[in-house]
Amino acid sequence: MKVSIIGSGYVGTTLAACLADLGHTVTAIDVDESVVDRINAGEAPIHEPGLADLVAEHAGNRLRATTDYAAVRDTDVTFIALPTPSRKDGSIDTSLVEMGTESLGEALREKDGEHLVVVKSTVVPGTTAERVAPVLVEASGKQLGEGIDVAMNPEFLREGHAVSDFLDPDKIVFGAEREAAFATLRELYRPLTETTDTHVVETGLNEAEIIKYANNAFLAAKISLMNELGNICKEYGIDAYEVADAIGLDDRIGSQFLNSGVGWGGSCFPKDVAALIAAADEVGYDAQLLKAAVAVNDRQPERLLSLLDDHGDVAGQRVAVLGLSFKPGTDDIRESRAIPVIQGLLDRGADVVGYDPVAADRMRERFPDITYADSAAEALRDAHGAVVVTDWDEFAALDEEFDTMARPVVVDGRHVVGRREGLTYEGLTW
Ligand SMILES: NC(=O)c1ccc[n+]([C@@H]2O[C@H](COP(=O)([O-])OP(=O)(O)OC[C@H]3O[C@@H](n4cnc5c(N)ncnc54)[C@H](O)[C@@H]3O)[C@@H](O)[C@H]2O)c1
Ligand SMILES: O=c1ccn([C@@H]2O[C@H](COP(=O)(O)OP(=O)(O)O[C@H]3O[C@H](CO)[C@@H](O)[C@H](O)[C@H]3O)[C@@H](O)[C@H]2O)c(=O)[nH]1
Repeated sequence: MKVSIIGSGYVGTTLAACLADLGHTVTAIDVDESVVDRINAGEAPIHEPGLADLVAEHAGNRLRATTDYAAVRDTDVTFIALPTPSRKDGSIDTSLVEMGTESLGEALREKDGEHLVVVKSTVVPGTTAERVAPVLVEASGKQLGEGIDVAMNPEFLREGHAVSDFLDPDKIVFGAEREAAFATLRELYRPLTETTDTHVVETGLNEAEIIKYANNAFLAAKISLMNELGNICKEYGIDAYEVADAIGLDDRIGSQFLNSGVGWGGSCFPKDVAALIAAADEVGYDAQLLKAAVAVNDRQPERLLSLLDDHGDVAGQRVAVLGLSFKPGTDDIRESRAIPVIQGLLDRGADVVGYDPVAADRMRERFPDITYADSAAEALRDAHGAVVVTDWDEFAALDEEFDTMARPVVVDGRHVVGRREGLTYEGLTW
């Protein structure tokens, strides 16, 4: 099929490269010329394992990029993969999605034949039907079900595993109102559904929208619950990881997402939980448990720092922050727990030195005045303490590097560093 994708960020580029890999002809549309140029040059505009290879393989062949919305006219399906950022009150800002839809609709005015518009962005219930569809109808001059239609297909990929998650998902969710839209989506995903045992869920637009939020809210709340249990364990001197291993054996609980520590960050969990709380508020429901999940998450960075405080004042002292990205495998620092951790150390007057294998440049934009080391060893040298914020594998291999610290104290927020003689080691929940 011929597919166009509006927005070439984490989701859009992954979708574009993977659909091209599945045999479709894909046009990526983005307002950022540098993103378009990179894709056309066969480079991935973001750091994501396996993505660069796919873009390099298909660019100039089944994959091309442009800033020109007119390109949608030569395609059968358009995905909208535009950002839906948080407003101050937590609710989502759909203005980029609406602007993109308007440009898309105007371009489709001159198209003959059927066209399906699929919302890939994460949006609260009612957005596709009540915001996207009316803008599309108005801008295109066409009626739903008569030449144009809308569908909702939420994305569940994790950063750092985007390509493998997309090509081998647990489930694919199609939300639509008319059979023709479902048929197009089935056809589009057929190369994937025929070769994997993924489940396909076919449902309504609102249901597809909330399934995405329910998924993320459940996972975020699961981590917060484990963090709450972990904090209690720590007070009793109990290792929460031993407890997690045991409860994870219960199939009803499951062993995944039980890693307690400094909490959840990233571009999705914080934004999506806040959006669901705000959406619930809007319809008169007070989402107490979700609010508590956020409160527990917000508390973890300060708990980490208070464990460091227990070993002495850090004012005027060099302190290493190991890991800056919100999780390993990505250079994304959005809502990274490293941000409140660095801020907390600066508030204490510490001389902060950060290290991350890939995310330092991005953190430099946020905190230009702290020091950035080229290696964990360099960050640890002469430090009067270190905190671990991201579970990069290389931190597990650290050993003699701790001997170079002025005061060898490590507070581990991710259960990754090994205990060793001569090192004062504190686990956040163990
Ligand atoms: N990042 C993830 O892991 C992830 C996973 C699932 C769902 N989502 C959701 O997918 C959506 C997109 O997220 P993302 O992380 O890919 O965003 P992103 O910020 O990485 O990328 C968005 C892209 O859209 C482009 N853009 C902005 N306005 C445009 C316009 N009017 N026309 C064309 N291009 C435009 C930007 O230049 C950018 O390249 C969000 O709703 C997000 O919540 C994200
Ligand atoms: O046991 C765990 C698992 C994760 N995390 C943290 O939780 C955050 C999110 O991790 P992860 O879910 O792996 O990353 P994302 O790329 O943000 O993916 C989530 O958000 C995406 C965007 O909506 C969804 O598509 C994915 O399904 C969903 O897992 C990170 O800060 C992790 O460090 C923990 O603290 N403990």
